Amino acid sequence: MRHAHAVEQVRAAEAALMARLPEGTLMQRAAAGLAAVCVRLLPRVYGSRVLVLAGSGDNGGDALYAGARLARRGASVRVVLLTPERAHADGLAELLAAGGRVTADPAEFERADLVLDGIVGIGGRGGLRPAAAPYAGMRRSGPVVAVDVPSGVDADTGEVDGVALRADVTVCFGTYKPGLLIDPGASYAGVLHLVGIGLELPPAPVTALQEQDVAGLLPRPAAESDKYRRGVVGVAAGSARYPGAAVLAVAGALRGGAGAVRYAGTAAEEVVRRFPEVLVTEGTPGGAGRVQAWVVGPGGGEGAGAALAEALASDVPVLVDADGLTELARLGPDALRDRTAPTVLTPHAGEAARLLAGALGGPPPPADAAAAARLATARRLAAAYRATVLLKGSTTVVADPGGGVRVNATGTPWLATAGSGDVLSGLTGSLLAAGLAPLDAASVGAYLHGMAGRDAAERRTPITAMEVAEHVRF
Ligand SMILES: NC(=O)C1=CN([C@@H]2O[C@H](COP(=O)(O)OP(=O)(O)OC[C@H]3O[C@@H](n4cnc5c(N)ncnc54)[C@H](OP(=O)(O)O)[C@@H]3O)[C@@H](O)[C@H]2O)[C@@H](O)CC1
Ligand SMILES: Nc1ncnc2c1ncn2[C@@H]1O[C@H](COP(=O)(O)OP(=O)(O)O)[C@@H](O)[C@H]1O
Ligand SMILES: [K+]
Repeated sequence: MRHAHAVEQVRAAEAALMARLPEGTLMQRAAAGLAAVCVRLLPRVYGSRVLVLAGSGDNGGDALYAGARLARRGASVRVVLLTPERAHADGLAELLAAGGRVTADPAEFERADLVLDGIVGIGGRGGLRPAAAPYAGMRRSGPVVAVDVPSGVDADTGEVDGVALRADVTVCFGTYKPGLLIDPGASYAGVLHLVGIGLELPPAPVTALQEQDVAGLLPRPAAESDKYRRGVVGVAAGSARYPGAAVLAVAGALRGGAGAVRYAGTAAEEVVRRFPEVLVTEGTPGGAGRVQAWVVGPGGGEGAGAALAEALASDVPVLVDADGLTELARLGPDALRDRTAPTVLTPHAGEAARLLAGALGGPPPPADAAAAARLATARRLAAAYRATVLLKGSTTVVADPGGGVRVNATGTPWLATAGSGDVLSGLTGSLLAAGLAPLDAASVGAYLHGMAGRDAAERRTPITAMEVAEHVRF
């Protein structure tokens, strides 16, 4: 599991640790870890050109001390001081003593074999300031290493106000920061290296499942399993206009580990022709028989409202997607008030904007704004609807009404293809039916879906939604 802590938590842990250690210890630990990563990135340190971009805070201090370490190993180190009159004095003195030189020549950015971005870290506020902003637009071929956070990325949210430096590698200290795991910030961070500095941290508010975490959560049949004990997932999707959405949601549901899939809706014939193993009825969820979770809404068209109402009236977990979300946005959070079992909502940014408007009144905010502030959007929706919210996109953010957040980055932009969301909702519903808790089902679903997209894209691009379903594997 990757754990990401809020800046406030990092500051508190830092203060507690610093009180017990000689001054400067933490910064030296950070600088040593940072320099070690740079050494691995350079073909050879001796004779290489390194440019340090140093802001006026401790982030600049880390970069200056790391620069000094590289200079002592024979690198030619230049430093641009973004605020010369307020540079980190001790760090600068150490770099100069090691042979580093101050420069004001922006052309060094391109010339250097490696650039260290120490402009601003967790102390950043607002967009990059004018002295720093031009570096965000400059291109170079060698690596840019961000110190703790790419400058310009909000460490807590991943939001970028204006421009940010694009890093190939980010070396972060003590813990991951949410902004390194969530787009747009994550896309500026490159490969992440975590350097331990001894912080004692509380439970992380934001986590990201890794392969072994997912393996531990996947529902696998045991010796005593039968199809009912493995869970039955109900899919109420598709319509005369969009029968394909039913087929795709069922394809996802068949791959999520439930023992059986029931389908209820007007596309019953199409579904059973493609998947003879599915139990189908042309009716609505209310008359479809017992299931352990419902998936409602993909391609639901005009029928989505009735299917949604019947599924929500059940006492099992319900996943609402697509046309079901449009209907829910119209009804607002009151529609979920009497539910006794969990509800999972899987909006893309546009649907999220409509759901927000449904909860808070007023016109929907632009979908772009909902995507740019994805952590805040997912959290607000989870709180307003008291549901687990899986916000789709380049990083998927899953927010629980209890406050927990999981992020997932296993996807590929090739997943932005019609119908791939239908596969995800079927897959995640199947995990719910198999007994996973909503936060686990949604984050494991996003993980598997993303991996399936990548695997499919490795074989052939572009990929289709059905290929995504076919590539899901435990
Ligand atoms: N916490 C830990 O455990 C450890 C933390 N460590 C390190 O300390 C870093 C945090 O250092 P920090 O607190 O000094 O803040 P930092 O990120 O340097 O920024 C403040 C400076 O930036 C400026 N500035 C602000 N916004 C800006 C903008 N948009 N664009 C441009 N400039 C902007 C701001 O200026 P001011 O507002 O004062 O005018 C101020 O001078 C952390 O990321 C890690 O690297 C490690 O050494 C070891 C353990
Ligand atoms: N740029 C991207 N990078 C990674 N995954 C993406 C990207 N864009 C979309 N996706 C994923 O593709 C799927 C698209 O779902 P959705 O928007 O509901 O499509 P549809 O409604 O056509 O099925 C989601 O799982 C989403 O997270
Ligand atoms: K930085």
